[in-house]
Amino acid sequence: MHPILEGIELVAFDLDGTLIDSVPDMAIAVDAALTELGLPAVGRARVRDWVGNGSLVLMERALRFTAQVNEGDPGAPPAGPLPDGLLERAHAAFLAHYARAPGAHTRLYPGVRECLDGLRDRDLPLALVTNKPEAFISPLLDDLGLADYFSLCLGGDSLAEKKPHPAPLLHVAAHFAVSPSACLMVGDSRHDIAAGKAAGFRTLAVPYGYNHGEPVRDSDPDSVVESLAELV
Ligand SMILES: O=C(O)COP(=O)(O)O
Ligand SMILES: [Mg+2]
Repeated sequence: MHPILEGIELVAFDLDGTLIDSVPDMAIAVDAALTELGLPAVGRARVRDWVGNGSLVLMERALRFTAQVNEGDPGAPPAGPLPDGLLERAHAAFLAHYARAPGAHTRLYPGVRECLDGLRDRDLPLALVTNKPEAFISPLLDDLGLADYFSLCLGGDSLAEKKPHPAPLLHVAAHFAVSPSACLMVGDSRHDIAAGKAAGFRTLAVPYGYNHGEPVRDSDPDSVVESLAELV
């Protein structure tokens, strides 16, 4: 057992970039939404750096990027409001495209199932706290065979606040009546580590996911593992 689990009574996992490599399907949906609006596609590598604050912010980043491309000045700061209604239309288009097949090209990272099995064998309650819209959680967990592991799942729109706000993590701790100091947050991005610290959780990072192109170690998690299998 990894030393970070000492005294831990509840583990909360991030989803995108931690348990599942979901950017291939998100990028397909982003590009389909942009194309529908007559805008240029952006591709998987860029989408990878924009994931982390939920689908609305993802589409806002994509729109601001394409606006810069259209103006022919990729170095220009993303200034000013977007045209009226554009973000709402782009977001609705993204949700519709993503809903068609959110798990088609999405895969579990190595070590995830061993980790979840090992924690379940120890009778640790497991929760999922993602910034992804809640509607996509069940279809993805079903597709990937993860549906039975989590006693509570929260999406980015489940509560009034999302990560890096501590509210979703505090909600999970309260739901299971576990003190935050006996909870562990596992994630791939600075938003997970910031939320975990603000909630008083212990924090564990994985370095292989999405963190806006920055090393997640910069957020000073309590520990880092290359594979979640190391936890158990
Ligand atoms: O969808 C996102 O923006 C991020 O999702 P995550 O919180 O599961 O990493
Ligand atoms: Mg993540």
